[in-house]
Amino acid sequence: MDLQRIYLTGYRGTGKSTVGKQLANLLGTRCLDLDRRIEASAGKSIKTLFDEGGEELFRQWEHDCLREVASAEVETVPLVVALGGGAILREQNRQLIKQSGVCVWLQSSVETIAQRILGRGYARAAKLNQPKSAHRPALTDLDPVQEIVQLLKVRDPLYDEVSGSTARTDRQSPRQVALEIFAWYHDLSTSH
Ligand SMILES: Nc1ncnc2c1ncn2[C@@H]1O[C@H](COP(=O)(O)OP(=O)(O)O)[C@@H](O)[C@H]1O
Ligand SMILES: O=C(O)C1=C[C@@H](OP(=O)(O)O)[C@@H](O)[C@H](O)C1
Ligand SMILES: [Mg+2]
Repeated sequence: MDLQRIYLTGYRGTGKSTVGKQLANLLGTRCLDLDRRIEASAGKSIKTLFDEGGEELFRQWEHDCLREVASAEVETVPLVVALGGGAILREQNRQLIKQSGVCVWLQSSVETIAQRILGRGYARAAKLNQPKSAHRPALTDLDPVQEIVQLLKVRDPLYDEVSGSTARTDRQSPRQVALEIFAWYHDLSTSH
């Protein structure tokens, strides 16, 4: 088991980026947000990558950046890596995650996810089929809430495959979630 990296996985809006920063603070290390790394490497926003080459172009950048992160030397152990919600879709990515670190699956209810990624008026936005936040391009032609329900069905087994632990993020603050993961990682590293 490689304890050098702690990956955070889970659907959009479950709090990977937010919890990742807090967890790295607790550990006195760094959080690398894979989406931000992709934008820096491509020199374009995620939205622009989707607009120019569709999801496929974005997934290729995501794979290339993950491969780099999984093989680069970690300066301060453990490196926290906040993945994007779809980084587990490719089999090769799941292998990279499993081989180069430990992974925690952040989970929230559909309602909480919808509120976080669509905003408080999500029911109305869903009815009007309005586009999501500029940072999170639509992934299907479904209405936004149905998209979450449908993609969770496909993705849940994949999040499960790569993860050694889970943490709920709809009943506790990001700091509490980070503390829970910190304690889990501490136990894991003292027993290995
Ligand atoms: N545990 C939490 N409790 C309440 N709000 C949260 C929690 N975690 C994240 N959020 C909020 O949810 C939104 C999405 O969080 P983010 O970290 O970007 O999720 P992800 O990276 O998984 O898409 C942000 O507005 C963030 O402040
Ligand atoms: O679920 C997905 O397919 C995606 C999630 C996003 O990251 P967050 O999960 O951090 O929002 C980002 O990688 C991209 O918009 C695709
Ligand atoms: Mg994120």
